[in-house]
Amino acid sequence: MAQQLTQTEQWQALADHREKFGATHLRELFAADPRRAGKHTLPVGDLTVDLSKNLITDETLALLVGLARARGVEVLRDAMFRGEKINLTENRAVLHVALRAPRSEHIEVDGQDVVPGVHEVLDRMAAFADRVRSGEWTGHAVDGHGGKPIRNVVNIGIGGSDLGPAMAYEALRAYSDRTRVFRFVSNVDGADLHEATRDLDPAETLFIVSSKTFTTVETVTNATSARAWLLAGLGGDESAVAKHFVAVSTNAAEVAKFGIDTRNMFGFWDWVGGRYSYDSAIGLSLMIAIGPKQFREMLDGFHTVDEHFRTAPLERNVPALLGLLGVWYGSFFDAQTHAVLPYSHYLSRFSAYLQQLDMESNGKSVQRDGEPVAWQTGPIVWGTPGTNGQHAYYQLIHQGTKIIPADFIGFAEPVIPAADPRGAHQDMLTANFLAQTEALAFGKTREQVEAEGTDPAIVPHRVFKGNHPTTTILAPTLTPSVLGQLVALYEHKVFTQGAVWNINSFDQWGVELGKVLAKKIEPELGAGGSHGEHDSSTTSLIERYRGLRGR
Ligand SMILES: O=P(O)(O)OC[C@H]1O[C@](O)(CO)[C@@H](O)[C@@H]1O
Repeated sequence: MAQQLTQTEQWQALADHREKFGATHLRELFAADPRRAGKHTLPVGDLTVDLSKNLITDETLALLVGLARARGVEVLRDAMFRGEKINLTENRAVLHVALRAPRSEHIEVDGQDVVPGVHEVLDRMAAFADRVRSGEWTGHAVDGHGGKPIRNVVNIGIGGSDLGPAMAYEALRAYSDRTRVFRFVSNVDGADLHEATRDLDPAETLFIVSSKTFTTVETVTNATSARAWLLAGLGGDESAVAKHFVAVSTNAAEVAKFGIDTRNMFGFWDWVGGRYSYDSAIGLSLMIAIGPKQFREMLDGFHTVDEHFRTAPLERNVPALLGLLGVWYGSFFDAQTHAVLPYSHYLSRFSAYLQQLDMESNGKSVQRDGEPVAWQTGPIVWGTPGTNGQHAYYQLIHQGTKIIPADFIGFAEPVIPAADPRGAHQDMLTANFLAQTEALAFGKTREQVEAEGTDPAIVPHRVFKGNHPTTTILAPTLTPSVLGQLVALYEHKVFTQGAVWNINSFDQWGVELGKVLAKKIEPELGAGGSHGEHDSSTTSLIERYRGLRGR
Protein backbone atom coordinates (compact mmCIF):
# COMPACT_ATOMS: atom_id res chain seq x y z
CA MET A 1 0.00 0.00 0.00
CA ALA A 2 1.35 3.45 -0.92
CA GLN A 3 2.22 5.69 2.00
CA GLN A 4 -0.82 7.73 2.97
CA LEU A 5 -0.54 11.32 1.79
CA THR A 6 -1.38 12.79 5.16
CA GLN A 7 1.20 10.60 6.91
CA THR A 8 4.13 11.85 4.85
CA GLU A 9 6.65 14.13 6.48
CA GLN A 10 6.07 16.65 3.68
CA TRP A 11 2.36 16.82 4.51
CA GLN A 12 3.13 17.22 8.20
CA ALA A 13 5.54 20.02 7.36
CA LEU A 14 2.84 21.73 5.33
CA ALA A 15 0.38 21.33 8.20
CA ASP A 16 2.86 22.98 10.60
CA HIS A 17 3.54 25.69 8.07
CA ARG A 18 -0.19 26.32 7.67
CA GLU A 19 -0.51 26.75 11.41
CA LYS A 20 2.25 29.33 11.44
CA PHE A 21 0.80 30.99 8.34
CA GLY A 22 -2.40 31.61 10.29
CA ALA A 23 -4.27 34.65 9.05
CA THR A 24 -1.26 36.27 7.39
CA HIS A 25 -2.67 38.86 5.05
CA LEU A 26 -1.60 39.50 1.48
CA ARG A 27 -1.19 43.13 2.55
CA GLU A 28 1.59 42.05 4.92
CA LEU A 29 3.20 39.74 2.39
CA PHE A 30 3.36 42.44 -0.26
CA ALA A 31 4.53 45.08 2.24
CA ALA A 32 7.30 42.79 3.45
CA ASP A 33 8.74 42.10 0.02
CA PRO A 34 8.81 44.71 -2.72
CA ARG A 35 10.00 42.03 -5.16
CA ARG A 36 7.12 39.69 -4.45
CA ALA A 37 5.31 40.14 -7.76
CA GLY A 38 8.46 39.67 -9.84
CA LYS A 39 9.54 36.68 -7.82
CA HIS A 40 6.28 34.85 -8.21
CA THR A 41 5.60 35.67 -11.86
CA LEU A 42 6.50 32.95 -14.32
CA PRO A 43 6.40 32.73 -18.09
CA VAL A 44 5.11 29.73 -20.00
CA GLY A 45 4.86 30.03 -23.77
CA ASP A 46 3.03 33.29 -24.45
CA LEU A 47 1.45 33.32 -21.01
CA THR A 48 2.57 35.34 -18.04
CA VAL A 49 1.39 33.72 -14.85
CA ASP A 50 1.42 35.83 -11.70
CA LEU A 51 1.10 33.70 -8.58
CA SER A 52 1.96 36.51 -6.17
CA LYS A 53 -1.61 37.18 -5.04
CA ASN A 54 -1.82 33.67 -3.62
CA LEU A 55 -1.57 32.87 0.09
CA ILE A 56 2.00 31.68 -0.18
CA THR A 57 5.52 32.44 0.88
CA ASP A 58 8.77 31.08 -0.52
CA GLU A 59 8.55 28.44 2.15
CA THR A 60 5.03 27.42 1.10
CA LEU A 61 6.16 26.85 -2.45
CA ALA A 62 9.26 24.96 -1.36
CA LEU A 63 7.17 22.68 0.85
CA LEU A 64 4.60 22.10 -1.89
CA VAL A 65 7.31 21.26 -4.40
CA GLY A 66 8.84 18.90 -1.84
CA LEU A 67 5.46 17.22 -1.50
CA ALA A 68 5.14 16.86 -5.27
CA ARG A 69 8.56 15.21 -5.45
CA ALA A 70 7.77 12.88 -2.59
CA ARG A 71 4.49 11.91 -4.25
CA GLY A 72 6.26 11.06 -7.49
CA VAL A 73 4.69 13.73 -9.71
CA GLU A 74 7.75 13.77 -11.96
CA VAL A 75 7.91 9.98 -12.07
CA LEU A 76 4.27 9.68 -13.12
CA ARG A 77 4.66 12.55 -15.58
CA ASP A 78 7.61 10.82 -17.24
CA ALA A 79 5.67 7.55 -17.34
CA MET A 80 2.81 9.36 -19.09
CA PHE A 81 5.13 10.86 -21.70
CA ARG A 82 6.73 7.43 -22.24
CA GLY A 83 3.34 5.93 -23.06
CA GLU A 84 3.12 3.69 -20.00
CA LYS A 85 -0.31 2.42 -19.02
CA ILE A 86 -0.85 4.75 -16.11
CA ASN A 87 -4.65 4.55 -16.44
CA LEU A 88 -4.67 1.47 -14.24
CA THR A 89 -8.36 0.69 -14.06
CA GLU A 90 -8.72 0.68 -17.83
CA ASN A 91 -5.20 -0.61 -18.52
CA ARG A 92 -4.51 2.22 -20.96
CA ALA A 93 -1.78 4.65 -21.76
CA VAL A 94 -2.60 8.34 -21.31
CA LEU A 95 -1.16 10.04 -24.33
CA HIS A 96 -3.05 13.18 -25.24
CA VAL A 97 0.41 14.74 -25.44
CA ALA A 98 1.05 12.55 -28.51
CA LEU A 99 -1.83 14.29 -30.30
CA ARG A 100 0.26 17.43 -30.57
CA ALA A 101 3.71 15.90 -30.88
CA PRO A 102 5.65 17.00 -33.96
CA ARG A 103 6.16 14.45 -36.75
CA SER A 104 9.77 14.00 -35.68
CA GLU A 105 8.89 12.62 -32.23
CA HIS A 106 8.59 8.97 -31.26
CA ILE A 107 6.20 7.89 -28.56
CA GLU A 108 5.55 4.19 -28.18
CA VAL A 109 2.57 2.28 -26.88
CA ASP A 110 3.06 -1.49 -26.74
CA GLY A 111 6.25 -1.10 -28.75
CA GLN A 112 4.61 0.85 -31.54
CA ASP A 113 5.32 4.49 -32.39
CA VAL A 114 1.95 6.28 -32.32
CA VAL A 115 3.08 9.61 -33.77
CA PRO A 116 2.87 8.62 -37.49
CA GLY A 117 -0.74 7.52 -36.96
CA VAL A 118 -1.59 10.84 -35.31
CA HIS A 119 -0.26 12.76 -38.29
CA GLU A 120 -1.92 10.47 -40.78
CA VAL A 121 -5.30 11.27 -39.23
CA LEU A 122 -4.48 14.98 -39.02
CA ASP A 123 -3.58 14.95 -42.72
CA ARG A 124 -6.84 13.18 -43.62
CA MET A 125 -8.78 15.66 -41.51
CA ALA A 126 -7.00 18.55 -43.22
CA ALA A 127 -7.76 17.19 -46.69
CA PHE A 128 -11.41 16.74 -45.76
CA ALA A 129 -11.66 20.15 -44.08
CA ASP A 130 -10.15 21.78 -47.16
CA ARG A 131 -12.69 20.06 -49.41
CA VAL A 132 -15.57 21.27 -47.27
CA ARG A 133 -14.15 24.78 -46.95
CA SER A 134 -13.50 25.14 -50.66
CA GLY A 135 -16.96 23.87 -51.59
CA GLU A 136 -15.51 20.87 -53.39
CA TRP A 137 -17.30 18.50 -50.99
CA THR A 138 -20.93 18.79 -51.93
CA GLY A 139 -24.12 17.41 -50.50
CA HIS A 140 -26.44 14.87 -52.08
CA ALA A 141 -27.68 15.75 -55.57
CA VAL A 142 -31.47 16.15 -55.59
CA ASP A 143 -33.79 16.11 -58.64
CA GLY A 144 -31.00 16.07 -61.19
CA HIS A 145 -29.39 19.19 -59.70
CA GLY A 146 -25.78 18.93 -58.53
CA GLY A 147 -25.18 18.68 -54.81
CA LYS A 148 -24.83 21.96 -52.94
CA PRO A 149 -21.68 23.01 -51.07
CA ILE A 150 -21.83 22.46 -47.32
CA ARG A 151 -22.85 25.63 -45.48
CA ASN A 152 -23.73 24.15 -42.10
CA VAL A 153 -21.66 21.87 -39.93
CA VAL A 154 -23.37 20.23 -36.95
CA ASN A 155 -21.24 18.29 -34.47
CA ILE A 156 -23.21 15.66 -32.56
CA GLY A 157 -21.45 14.41 -29.45
CA ILE A 158 -21.51 14.79 -25.69
CA GLY A 159 -19.01 15.28 -22.87
CA GLY A 160 -15.52 15.23 -24.28
CA SER A 161 -16.92 14.76 -27.77
CA ASP A 162 -18.76 18.07 -27.51
CA LEU A 163 -17.37 20.37 -24.84
CA GLY A 164 -13.91 20.71 -26.38
CA PRO A 165 -14.88 21.54 -29.96
CA ALA A 166 -17.82 23.67 -28.78
CA MET A 167 -15.62 25.65 -26.37
CA ALA A 168 -12.80 26.04 -28.89
CA TYR A 169 -15.15 27.07 -31.70
CA GLU A 170 -16.54 29.82 -29.45
CA ALA A 171 -13.04 30.81 -28.38
CA LEU A 172 -11.75 31.01 -31.95
CA ARG A 173 -14.90 32.24 -33.65
CA ALA A 174 -13.02 35.32 -34.84
CA TYR A 175 -10.64 33.02 -36.75
CA SER A 176 -13.43 30.95 -38.26
CA ASP A 177 -15.03 30.85 -41.67
CA ARG A 178 -17.86 33.32 -41.11
CA THR A 179 -19.73 32.20 -44.22
CA ARG A 180 -20.59 28.91 -42.57
CA VAL A 181 -22.77 27.95 -39.62
CA PHE A 182 -21.32 25.72 -36.90
CA ARG A 183 -23.51 24.13 -34.27
CA PHE A 184 -22.99 21.64 -31.49
CA VAL A 185 -25.70 19.26 -30.40
CA SER A 186 -25.19 17.25 -27.23
CA ASN A 187 -28.30 17.05 -25.07
CA VAL A 188 -30.69 14.15 -25.57
CA ASP A 189 -33.45 16.71 -24.94
CA GLY A 190 -34.92 16.89 -28.45
CA ALA A 191 -34.95 20.65 -28.13
CA ASP A 192 -31.22 20.72 -28.73
CA LEU A 193 -31.34 19.06 -32.15
CA HIS A 194 -34.59 20.84 -32.99
CA GLU A 195 -33.11 24.28 -32.38
CA ALA A 196 -29.86 23.39 -34.11
CA THR A 197 -31.55 22.28 -37.33
CA ARG A 198 -34.85 24.19 -37.57
CA ASP A 199 -33.48 26.90 -39.85
CA LEU A 200 -31.02 24.77 -41.83
CA ASP A 201 -31.30 23.37 -45.34
CA PRO A 202 -30.52 19.62 -45.15
CA ALA A 203 -28.98 19.78 -48.62
CA GLU A 204 -26.27 22.09 -47.24
CA THR A 205 -25.76 20.40 -43.87
CA LEU A 206 -22.98 18.09 -42.74
CA PHE A 207 -23.30 16.13 -39.50
CA ILE A 208 -20.16 15.05 -37.72
CA VAL A 209 -21.07 12.30 -35.29
CA SER A 210 -18.37 12.37 -32.65
CA SER A 211 -18.18 9.59 -30.11
CA LYS A 212 -15.17 7.73 -28.86
CA THR A 213 -17.22 4.62 -28.13
CA PHE A 214 -20.06 5.23 -30.58
CA THR A 215 -22.37 3.65 -28.02
CA THR A 216 -23.28 6.75 -26.02
CA VAL A 217 -27.06 6.81 -26.03
CA GLU A 218 -27.45 10.57 -26.27
CA THR A 219 -25.21 10.75 -29.32
CA VAL A 220 -26.63 7.70 -31.08
CA THR A 221 -30.18 8.97 -30.42
CA ASN A 222 -29.40 12.44 -31.76
CA ALA A 223 -27.54 11.04 -34.75
CA THR A 224 -30.45 8.73 -35.57
CA SER A 225 -32.89 11.65 -35.38
CA ALA A 226 -30.56 13.82 -37.44
CA ARG A 227 -30.46 11.15 -40.13
CA ALA A 228 -34.26 10.99 -40.15
CA TRP A 229 -34.40 14.80 -40.46
CA LEU A 230 -31.93 14.72 -43.31
CA LEU A 231 -33.66 11.96 -45.22
CA ALA A 232 -37.05 13.60 -44.76
CA GLY A 233 -35.61 16.77 -46.27
CA LEU A 234 -33.84 15.03 -49.14
CA GLY A 235 -36.57 12.77 -50.43
CA GLY A 236 -35.71 9.69 -48.40
CA ASP A 237 -32.78 8.56 -50.51
CA GLU A 238 -30.52 6.58 -48.13
CA SER A 239 -27.48 7.22 -50.31
CA ALA A 240 -27.61 10.86 -49.10
CA VAL A 241 -26.17 9.74 -45.75
CA ALA A 242 -22.70 9.23 -47.21
CA LYS A 243 -22.54 12.87 -48.30
CA HIS A 244 -23.95 14.36 -45.10
CA PHE A 245 -22.61 12.20 -42.29
CA VAL A 246 -19.06 11.59 -41.18
CA ALA A 247 -17.98 9.96 -37.95
CA VAL A 248 -15.20 10.50 -35.45
CA SER A 249 -14.66 7.46 -33.30
CA THR A 250 -12.38 4.68 -32.11
CA ASN A 251 -15.09 2.10 -32.88
CA ALA A 252 -15.29 1.32 -36.62
CA ALA A 253 -17.69 -1.59 -36.10
CA GLU A 254 -20.34 0.59 -34.42
CA VAL A 255 -19.84 3.36 -36.98
CA ALA A 256 -20.53 0.89 -39.79
CA LYS A 257 -23.51 -0.51 -37.91
CA PHE A 258 -24.95 2.99 -37.70
CA GLY A 259 -24.71 3.27 -41.47
CA ILE A 260 -21.78 5.64 -41.89
CA ASP A 261 -19.24 4.54 -44.47
CA THR A 262 -16.01 3.92 -42.53
CA ARG A 263 -14.15 5.68 -45.35
CA ASN A 264 -15.83 8.76 -43.90
CA MET A 265 -14.60 7.99 -40.42
CA PHE A 266 -11.74 9.71 -38.64
CA GLY A 267 -10.18 7.60 -35.96
CA PHE A 268 -8.40 8.06 -32.71
CA TRP A 269 -7.16 5.72 -30.03
CA ASP A 270 -8.04 4.28 -26.65
CA TRP A 271 -5.10 6.16 -25.13
CA VAL A 272 -6.95 9.45 -25.68
CA GLY A 273 -9.43 10.13 -22.87
CA GLY A 274 -12.70 11.76 -23.96
CA ARG A 275 -12.03 14.92 -21.97
CA TYR A 276 -8.51 15.12 -23.40
CA SER A 277 -9.59 14.60 -26.99
CA TYR A 278 -10.54 17.81 -28.73
CA ASP A 279 -7.09 18.09 -30.29
CA SER A 280 -7.69 14.67 -31.90
CA ALA A 281 -10.15 14.03 -34.73
CA ILE A 282 -12.84 15.08 -32.23
CA GLY A 283 -11.78 18.60 -33.28
CA LEU A 284 -12.83 18.03 -36.90
CA SER A 285 -15.68 20.56 -36.73
CA LEU A 286 -13.23 23.09 -35.29
CA MET A 287 -10.73 22.35 -38.04
CA ILE A 288 -13.38 22.99 -40.68
CA ALA A 289 -14.23 26.25 -38.90
CA ILE A 290 -10.71 27.64 -38.50
CA GLY A 291 -8.85 25.74 -41.22
CA PRO A 292 -6.06 23.18 -40.90
CA LYS A 293 -3.29 25.75 -40.60
CA GLN A 294 -4.74 27.46 -37.56
CA PHE A 295 -5.69 24.08 -36.07
CA ARG A 296 -2.03 23.10 -36.28
CA GLU A 297 -1.05 26.40 -34.65
CA MET A 298 -3.34 25.42 -31.79
CA LEU A 299 -1.61 22.03 -31.52
CA ASP A 300 1.76 23.79 -31.44
CA GLY A 301 0.46 25.87 -28.55
CA PHE A 302 -0.46 22.70 -26.66
CA HIS A 303 2.96 21.25 -27.41
CA THR A 304 4.77 24.32 -26.07
CA VAL A 305 3.17 23.78 -22.67
CA ASP A 306 3.66 20.00 -22.85
CA GLU A 307 7.37 20.60 -23.25
CA HIS A 308 7.39 23.06 -20.39
CA PHE A 309 5.58 20.57 -18.15
CA ARG A 310 7.89 17.76 -19.22
CA THR A 311 11.15 19.63 -18.72
CA ALA A 312 10.83 22.58 -16.34
CA PRO A 313 11.92 21.95 -12.75
CA LEU A 314 8.93 21.83 -10.44
CA GLU A 315 10.02 25.10 -8.82
CA ARG A 316 9.27 26.88 -12.12
CA ASN A 317 6.81 24.46 -13.63
CA VAL A 318 3.65 26.51 -13.99
CA PRO A 319 1.01 23.78 -14.39
CA ALA A 320 2.59 21.83 -11.54
CA LEU A 321 2.56 24.91 -9.30
CA LEU A 322 -1.07 25.66 -10.18
CA GLY A 323 -1.93 22.09 -9.23
CA LEU A 324 -0.03 22.36 -5.96
CA LEU A 325 -1.80 25.59 -5.07
CA GLY A 326 -5.07 23.73 -5.48
CA VAL A 327 -3.83 21.06 -3.06
CA TRP A 328 -2.81 23.79 -0.60
CA TYR A 329 -6.20 25.52 -0.69
CA GLY A 330 -8.29 22.37 -0.76
CA SER A 331 -6.72 20.70 2.24
CA PHE A 332 -5.28 23.53 4.30
CA PHE A 333 -7.85 26.30 3.77
CA ASP A 334 -10.96 24.13 3.23
CA ALA A 335 -11.62 25.66 -0.18
CA GLN A 336 -14.34 23.63 -1.85
CA THR A 337 -14.44 25.37 -5.20
CA HIS A 338 -12.15 26.92 -7.76
CA ALA A 339 -13.31 29.73 -10.02
CA VAL A 340 -11.93 30.31 -13.51
CA LEU A 341 -12.81 33.80 -14.67
CA PRO A 342 -11.76 34.66 -18.21
CA TYR A 343 -11.86 38.29 -19.26
CA SER A 344 -12.70 37.41 -22.82
CA HIS A 345 -16.19 36.95 -24.09
CA TYR A 346 -14.84 34.37 -26.52
CA LEU A 347 -14.00 32.14 -23.57
CA SER A 348 -17.64 31.87 -22.51
CA ARG A 349 -17.52 28.04 -22.60
CA PHE A 350 -14.07 27.71 -21.09
CA SER A 351 -15.17 26.95 -17.53
CA ALA A 352 -17.79 24.47 -18.75
CA TYR A 353 -15.02 22.70 -20.63
CA LEU A 354 -12.78 22.74 -17.57
CA GLN A 355 -15.57 21.31 -15.45
CA GLN A 356 -15.34 18.03 -17.31
CA LEU A 357 -11.57 18.14 -17.59
CA ASP A 358 -11.09 18.70 -13.87
CA MET A 359 -14.16 17.22 -12.18
CA GLU A 360 -14.40 14.04 -14.26
CA SER A 361 -10.66 13.54 -13.79
CA ASN A 362 -10.23 14.29 -10.12
CA GLY A 363 -13.72 13.78 -8.69
CA LYS A 364 -12.51 10.56 -7.05
CA SER A 365 -12.45 9.22 -3.52
CA VAL A 366 -10.34 6.09 -3.79
CA GLN A 367 -6.63 5.89 -4.39
CA ARG A 368 -4.97 4.10 -7.26
CA ASP A 369 -4.85 0.90 -5.22
CA GLY A 370 -8.54 1.15 -4.31
CA GLU A 371 -8.01 2.37 -0.74
CA PRO A 372 -10.22 5.30 0.27
CA VAL A 373 -8.64 8.75 0.35
CA ALA A 374 -8.58 10.57 3.65
CA TRP A 375 -8.00 14.00 2.11
CA GLN A 376 -9.72 16.40 -0.21
CA THR A 377 -9.53 15.70 -3.95
CA GLY A 378 -10.80 17.73 -6.93
CA PRO A 379 -12.65 21.00 -6.37
CA ILE A 380 -15.92 22.20 -7.86
CA VAL A 381 -14.84 24.21 -10.88
CA TRP A 382 -16.97 27.06 -12.12
CA GLY A 383 -16.96 30.55 -13.57
CA THR A 384 -18.14 32.76 -16.39
CA PRO A 385 -16.48 35.60 -18.26
CA GLY A 386 -15.81 38.93 -16.62
CA THR A 387 -17.18 41.50 -16.46
CA ASN A 388 -20.59 39.77 -16.34
CA GLY A 389 -19.80 37.80 -13.20
CA GLN A 390 -18.89 41.03 -11.39
CA HIS A 391 -22.56 42.02 -11.53
CA ALA A 392 -23.76 38.64 -10.36
CA TYR A 393 -21.75 36.50 -7.94
CA TYR A 394 -18.53 38.41 -7.24
CA GLN A 395 -20.28 39.89 -4.19
CA LEU A 396 -19.94 36.50 -2.53
CA ILE A 397 -16.29 36.15 -3.45
CA HIS A 398 -15.53 39.59 -1.99
CA GLN A 399 -17.68 39.59 1.14
CA GLY A 400 -19.11 36.10 1.62
CA THR A 401 -17.94 33.54 4.16
CA LYS A 402 -16.26 31.19 1.72
CA ILE A 403 -12.76 31.07 0.38
CA ILE A 404 -12.80 30.80 -3.40
CA PRO A 405 -9.40 30.67 -5.07
CA ALA A 406 -9.78 32.05 -8.58
CA ASP A 407 -7.84 32.23 -11.83
CA PHE A 408 -8.22 35.46 -13.75
CA ILE A 409 -7.36 35.11 -17.44
CA GLY A 410 -6.90 38.27 -19.50
CA PHE A 411 -5.53 39.49 -22.83
CA ALA A 412 -3.75 42.63 -23.91
CA GLU A 413 -5.08 42.96 -27.46
CA PRO A 414 -8.71 42.50 -28.40
CA VAL A 415 -9.49 39.88 -31.02
CA ILE A 416 -12.13 41.82 -32.93
CA PRO A 417 -10.93 43.52 -36.14
CA ALA A 418 -8.57 46.43 -35.55
CA ALA A 419 -10.88 48.79 -37.45
CA ASP A 420 -13.78 48.08 -35.09
CA PRO A 421 -14.08 51.03 -32.69
CA ARG A 422 -15.31 48.65 -29.99
CA GLY A 423 -11.75 47.42 -29.64
CA ALA A 424 -11.43 50.49 -27.45
CA HIS A 425 -13.42 48.64 -24.76
CA GLN A 426 -10.31 46.58 -24.09
CA ASP A 427 -8.82 49.07 -21.63
CA MET A 428 -12.04 49.13 -19.66
CA LEU A 429 -12.20 45.33 -19.68
CA THR A 430 -8.58 45.10 -18.56
CA ALA A 431 -9.05 47.74 -15.89
CA ASN A 432 -11.80 45.57 -14.41
CA PHE A 433 -9.68 42.45 -14.75
CA LEU A 434 -6.86 44.06 -12.78
CA ALA A 435 -9.10 45.88 -10.32
CA GLN A 436 -10.81 42.71 -9.22
CA THR A 437 -7.66 40.85 -8.21
CA GLU A 438 -6.37 43.98 -6.47
CA ALA A 439 -9.63 44.37 -4.56
CA LEU A 440 -9.77 40.69 -3.70
CA ALA A 441 -6.22 40.67 -2.38
CA PHE A 442 -6.08 43.94 -0.49
CA GLY A 443 -9.71 44.73 0.28
CA LYS A 444 -10.64 47.92 2.10
CA THR A 445 -10.10 48.34 5.83
CA ARG A 446 -12.48 49.73 8.41
CA GLU A 447 -10.14 52.72 8.79
CA GLN A 448 -10.28 53.43 5.08
CA VAL A 449 -14.05 53.21 5.05
CA GLU A 450 -14.37 55.48 8.11
CA ALA A 451 -11.94 57.99 6.64
CA GLU A 452 -14.40 58.44 3.77
CA GLY A 453 -16.96 59.79 6.27
CA THR A 454 -19.22 56.75 5.92
CA ASP A 455 -22.25 56.55 8.23
CA PRO A 456 -20.94 54.42 11.17
CA ALA A 457 -23.93 52.07 10.90
CA ILE A 458 -22.94 51.24 7.34
CA VAL A 459 -19.21 50.92 7.93
CA PRO A 460 -19.13 47.13 8.58
CA HIS A 461 -21.09 46.55 5.39
CA ARG A 462 -18.57 48.47 3.34
CA VAL A 463 -15.45 46.79 4.68
CA PHE A 464 -13.68 44.33 2.36
CA LYS A 465 -11.48 42.01 4.36
CA GLY A 466 -9.45 41.08 1.27
CA ASN A 467 -6.92 38.23 1.39
CA HIS A 468 -8.80 36.30 -1.29
CA PRO A 469 -6.25 34.34 -3.33
CA THR A 470 -6.07 34.74 -7.09
CA THR A 471 -3.76 33.77 -9.93
CA THR A 472 -3.52 36.10 -12.89
CA ILE A 473 -2.81 34.73 -16.36
CA LEU A 474 -2.09 37.35 -18.98
CA ALA A 475 -1.57 36.67 -22.70
CA PRO A 476 -0.89 39.04 -25.61
CA THR A 477 -4.12 38.04 -27.37
CA LEU A 478 -6.40 35.04 -27.79
CA THR A 479 -4.98 33.08 -30.75
CA PRO A 480 -5.34 29.40 -31.63
CA SER A 481 -1.89 28.83 -30.14
CA VAL A 482 -2.73 30.65 -26.91
CA LEU A 483 -5.93 28.62 -26.55
CA GLY A 484 -3.88 25.42 -26.91
CA GLN A 485 -1.45 26.71 -24.28
CA LEU A 486 -4.26 27.48 -21.85
CA VAL A 487 -5.90 24.09 -22.23
CA ALA A 488 -2.61 22.22 -21.83
CA LEU A 489 -1.89 24.30 -18.73
CA TYR A 490 -5.07 23.06 -17.10
CA GLU A 491 -4.61 19.47 -18.32
CA HIS A 492 -1.24 19.27 -16.61
CA LYS A 493 -2.50 21.07 -13.53
CA VAL A 494 -5.14 18.36 -13.15
CA PHE A 495 -2.49 15.69 -13.76
CA THR A 496 -0.28 17.08 -11.00
CA GLN A 497 -3.10 17.07 -8.49
CA GLY A 498 -4.11 13.53 -9.36
CA ALA A 499 -0.52 12.41 -8.81
CA VAL A 500 -0.28 14.11 -5.42
CA TRP A 501 -3.62 12.70 -4.32
CA ASN A 502 -2.70 9.24 -5.67
CA ILE A 503 -5.95 8.93 -7.61
CA ASN A 504 -6.50 7.77 -11.18
CA SER A 505 -7.37 10.95 -13.08
CA PHE A 506 -8.12 9.02 -16.26
CA ASP A 507 -11.17 6.87 -15.64
CA GLN A 508 -14.76 7.97 -14.98
CA TRP A 509 -16.66 5.10 -13.37
CA GLY A 510 -18.78 7.65 -11.54
CA VAL A 511 -20.85 8.31 -14.65
CA GLU A 512 -21.92 4.67 -15.02
CA LEU A 513 -24.58 4.10 -12.38
CA GLY A 514 -26.90 6.85 -13.57
CA LYS A 515 -26.61 5.58 -17.16
CA VAL A 516 -27.56 2.04 -16.12
CA LEU A 517 -30.54 3.19 -14.06
CA ALA A 518 -31.78 5.45 -16.87
CA LYS A 519 -31.81 2.45 -19.20
CA LYS A 520 -33.90 0.57 -16.67
CA ILE A 521 -36.33 3.45 -16.05
CA GLU A 522 -36.93 4.46 -19.67
CA PRO A 523 -39.25 1.55 -20.59
CA GLU A 524 -41.13 2.06 -17.33
CA LEU A 525 -42.19 5.54 -18.43
CA GLY A 526 -44.21 4.37 -21.42
CA ALA A 527 -47.91 3.42 -21.45
CA GLY A 528 -48.23 -0.03 -19.90
CA GLY A 529 -44.59 0.03 -18.82
CA SER A 530 -43.92 -2.41 -16.01
CA HIS A 531 -43.03 -1.14 -12.58
CA GLY A 532 -39.43 -1.86 -11.72
CA GLU A 533 -38.04 -2.07 -8.24
CA HIS A 534 -37.30 1.38 -6.93
CA ASP A 535 -37.45 3.33 -3.73
CA SER A 536 -40.81 4.94 -2.94
CA SER A 537 -39.70 8.39 -4.11
CA THR A 538 -38.57 7.21 -7.55
CA THR A 539 -41.64 5.00 -7.95
CA SER A 540 -44.08 7.80 -7.17
CA LEU A 541 -42.23 10.22 -9.47
CA ILE A 542 -42.45 7.68 -12.31
CA GLU A 543 -46.19 7.41 -11.67
CA ARG A 544 -46.62 11.16 -11.53
CA TYR A 545 -44.73 11.54 -14.83
CA ARG A 546 -46.89 8.91 -16.49
CA GLY A 547 -50.00 10.63 -15.16
CA LEU A 548 -48.87 14.01 -16.49
CA ARG A 549 -48.27 12.42 -19.88
CA GLY A 550 -51.70 10.74 -19.79
CA ARG A 551 -50.28 7.21 -19.67
O1 LIG B 1 -17.24 10.02 -26.85
P1 LIG B 1 -18.22 9.14 -26.18
O2 LIG B 1 -17.78 7.71 -26.15
O3 LIG B 1 -19.59 9.29 -26.81
O4 LIG B 1 -18.34 9.56 -24.67
C1 LIG B 1 -18.80 10.83 -24.30
C2 LIG B 1 -18.49 11.16 -22.89
O5 LIG B 1 -19.09 10.23 -22.02
C3 LIG B 1 -18.23 9.96 -20.92
O6 LIG B 1 -17.71 8.68 -21.07
C4 LIG B 1 -18.95 9.97 -19.61
O7 LIG B 1 -19.71 11.10 -19.43
C5 LIG B 1 -17.15 11.01 -21.04
O8 LIG B 1 -15.98 10.67 -20.40
C6 LIG B 1 -17.03 11.15 -22.50
O9 LIG B 1 -16.34 12.30 -22.87
